[in-house]
Amino acid sequence: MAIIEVESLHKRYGERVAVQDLSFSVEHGEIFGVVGPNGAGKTTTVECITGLRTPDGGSIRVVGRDPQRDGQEVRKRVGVQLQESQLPDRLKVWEALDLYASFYDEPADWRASLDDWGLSDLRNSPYRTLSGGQKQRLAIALALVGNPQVAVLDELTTGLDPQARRDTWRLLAAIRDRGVTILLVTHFMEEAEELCDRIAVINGGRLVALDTPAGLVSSVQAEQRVRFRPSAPLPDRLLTDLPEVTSVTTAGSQTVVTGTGSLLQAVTAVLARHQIVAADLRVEQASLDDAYVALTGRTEEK
Ligand SMILES: Nc1ncnc2c1ncn2[C@@H]1O[C@H](COP(=O)(O)OP(=O)(O)OP(=O)(O)O)[C@@H](O)[C@H]1O
Repeated sequence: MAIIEVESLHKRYGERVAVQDLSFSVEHGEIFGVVGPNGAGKTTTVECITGLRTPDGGSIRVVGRDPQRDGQEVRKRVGVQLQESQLPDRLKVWEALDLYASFYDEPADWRASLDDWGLSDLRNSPYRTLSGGQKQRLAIALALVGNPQVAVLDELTTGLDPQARRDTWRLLAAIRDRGVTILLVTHFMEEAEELCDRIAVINGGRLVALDTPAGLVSSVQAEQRVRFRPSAPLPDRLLTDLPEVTSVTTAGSQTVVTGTGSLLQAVTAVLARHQIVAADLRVEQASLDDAYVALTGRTEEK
């Protein structure tokens, strides 16, 4: 069942078209990723979904309601963590959580979320004294304190160190397992690949692809690479004759074979036939990064 439905969304700022004819739906209980280069229209889209911006055209339904007409109902069911959340400087961490919890009919126990998000030791710290990563964690905790059906998280882990980012992934997967639908905007392909059930790729305000991470990867004709150091000289021809192989290069003692299909099996079968041992054998498959670059023409952060 779709919990978010976006149909033919259009949004412009003056002359600048931010989103054009964008349609997708998010199923109940999935982590749905939105990726795309800077300025692609991701934030505009999630702001329209959460009722913070008024679309110029198209229709949006969130938990069956129109975020413009039924804003209050939507806000009760949707937790939002947007880029650059700001809170009053002197507000303490526990006060922020207590305040946000008071907006909802059935909030989560914010004391437990202090633990979940590693904020227990900071409960009495004023907002202004928090580091970027700590502010980020508080923003996520605030987005979830209302026990929402849907959580909208925009650039969730930007500014977090690698360990905190992985901790956040684990918590998000646990939140999804509790039945919360998550709409996640991210620039990190590793994060999208690890967490998302499906991913929408947006470029220039339009949807350019929508699939599972594996589906996106297999949709691009990316080549595989097999690298190894052969134990004896290996004439290129033995490999270039294989239908799976597109090129063979040698750099120092290392041979790099690129190709498609069952490349690894084909190469290792030839090596075995000639009693050559492949040391330091590595296979590089196409990744979500490759798919993203093919779909948008850009590279992203790692
Ligand atoms: N308030 C605004 N006024 C004018 N133009 C805006 C405004 N907000 C966004 N834009 C423009 O709309 C387009 C889409 O911006 P948006 O912030 O939705 O992109 P994004 O994909 O979220 O980018 P990023 O990855 O940098 O956050 C951009 O060209 C941006 O410059």
